[in-house]
Amino acid sequence: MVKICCIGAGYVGGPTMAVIALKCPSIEVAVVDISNPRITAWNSDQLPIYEPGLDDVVKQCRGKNLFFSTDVEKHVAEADIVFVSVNTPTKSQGLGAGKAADLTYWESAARMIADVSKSAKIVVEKSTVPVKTAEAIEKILTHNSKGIEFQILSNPEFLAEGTAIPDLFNPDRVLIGGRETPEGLKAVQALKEVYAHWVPEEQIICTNLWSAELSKLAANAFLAQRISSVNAMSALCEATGADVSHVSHAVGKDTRIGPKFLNASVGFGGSCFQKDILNLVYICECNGLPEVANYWKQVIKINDYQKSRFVNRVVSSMFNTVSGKKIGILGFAFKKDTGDTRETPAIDVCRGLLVDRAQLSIYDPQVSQDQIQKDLTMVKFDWEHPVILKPVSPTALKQVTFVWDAYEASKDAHGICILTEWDEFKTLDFQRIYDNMQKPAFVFDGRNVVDPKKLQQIGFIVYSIGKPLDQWLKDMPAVV
Ligand SMILES: NC(=O)c1ccc[n+]([C@@H]2O[C@H](COP(=O)([O-])OP(=O)(O)OC[C@H]3O[C@@H](n4cnc5c(N)ncnc54)[C@H](O)[C@@H]3O)[C@@H](O)[C@H]2O)c1
Ligand SMILES: O=c1ccn([C@@H]2O[C@H](COP(=O)(O)OP(=O)(O)O[C@H]3O[C@H](CO)[C@@H](O)[C@H](O)[C@H]3O)[C@@H](O)[C@H]2O)c(=O)[nH]1
Repeated sequence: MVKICCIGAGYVGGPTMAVIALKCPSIEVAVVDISNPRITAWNSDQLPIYEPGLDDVVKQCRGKNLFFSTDVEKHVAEADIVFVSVNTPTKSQGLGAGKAADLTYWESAARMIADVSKSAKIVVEKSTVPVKTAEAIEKILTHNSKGIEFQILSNPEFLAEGTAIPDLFNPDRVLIGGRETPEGLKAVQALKEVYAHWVPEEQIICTNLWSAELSKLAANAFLAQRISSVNAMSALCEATGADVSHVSHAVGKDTRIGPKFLNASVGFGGSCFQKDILNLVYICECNGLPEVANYWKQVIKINDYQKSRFVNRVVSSMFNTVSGKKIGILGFAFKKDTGDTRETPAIDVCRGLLVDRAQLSIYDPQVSQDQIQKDLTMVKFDWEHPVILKPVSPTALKQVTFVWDAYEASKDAHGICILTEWDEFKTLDFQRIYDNMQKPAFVFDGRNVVDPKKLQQIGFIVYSIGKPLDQWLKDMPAVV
């Protein structure tokens, strides 16, 4: 029986391995992690991540051919194929701080693989890494290998959170990069056979290591660039009276452009886009390509601009002050159907409002109070971040309450901000919300989930990203 071990039981390692186990009953899959609480949760009824459909998949194979364990060394030693799916955050200190990928976790995993291995292994980069990381990993493995043969493959993951299970069941493509030597090609074939259990052969792309590594960074940069492009247009739409959803629709009808990923928003979040683009920027700089680096940097600058612009709209439309005013925050996760808050635009928007001394009442169906408190006060390396979006002091948390209901969050509030597109926000009883709010009552829709006309009829003053401005907002221009 082929044995797979995956180091890192996170958002990628957990779901990816669960799907491999489900689709390949003849393969034994062990997912290992140094975090005890994470592994305990994977072995319980309360999985450590919220992902639609994941419970079902895990229940079908856990204990049969899918195992979660903290015994990292044992499972690595026994495996034929070792996936490395550890976190690769942005470096916060030292050379490349604020841009380069921090490969500390990766390097320690590679050294451990070299230490405990007694048989030949295929080592698969699942984490998103800078181009040429495989070369560094190869060096660590071969210098410490005691003659054991390792083949390194790059197999970046393209799943999106919230749709991880359908994405894994039905991927647009699986990408495998390897050395173009007979041993390298054999390893590529072995991994291809795993995916071929359920992915059509023509969707499995095999290439060299560097192309696979760079394709992952390129794909995320292209996706984020689309959002920054449509968000840049949203500002122009507001200035001219155009409607960004009509513009997106018209633009997306061009088959060369396509309709997906053109939704204007308060900004993109998530653990990947900003981190991977900063990493790309750093790689360009290191390769003497400042013009290319600056081109991609602009994608992040527009994202920061979009978040600042949103905060400024809220404050300026409420007579230029939100001091002491209750504002309901609907949604904190970086997108719907996940409890993940990494780089969520809600962090920056809430921080901006707290600096202006607002009283926030936050509701998200999947994010805990604990997590939100951590996010708002966390000091992170700030990459040329606008001053208003910097971390708040722990005392500012006194201005924040956490509630388990959108109606509670908006009760007695002067305004509400919709920051995540949870489906339940589309069907709220806005008449009831309006009746319980201070007047004038404002809705700031950062995700274009509400119908502005219907809400205006109720009596709300509505701001929707990239939509023709309410007369009230036209009279209260926001400065960025
Ligand atoms: N989150 C996504 O949607 C997504 C999608 C595609 C690719 N990626 C990439 O995949 C990688 C993992 O992302 P994630 O979101 O799953 O991260 P995560 O933080 O959720 O999980 C990483 C896990 O690795 C564990 N870990 C770290 N060092 C370890 C070690 N030496 N031994 C054992 N366990 C160790 C951590 O405890 C953690 O549980 C990143 O490089 C990310 O860029 C993420
Ligand atoms: O039209 C759009 C689409 C997305 N977003 C926002 O963009 C962010 C990222 O969304 P999404 O890409 O759906 O989720 P992620 O889980 O971050 O997935 C991205 O990052 C992963 C990690 O690298 C990749 O594997 C995926 O392919 C890539 O889509 C979220 O805040 C979304 O709200 C928009 O504002 N407008």
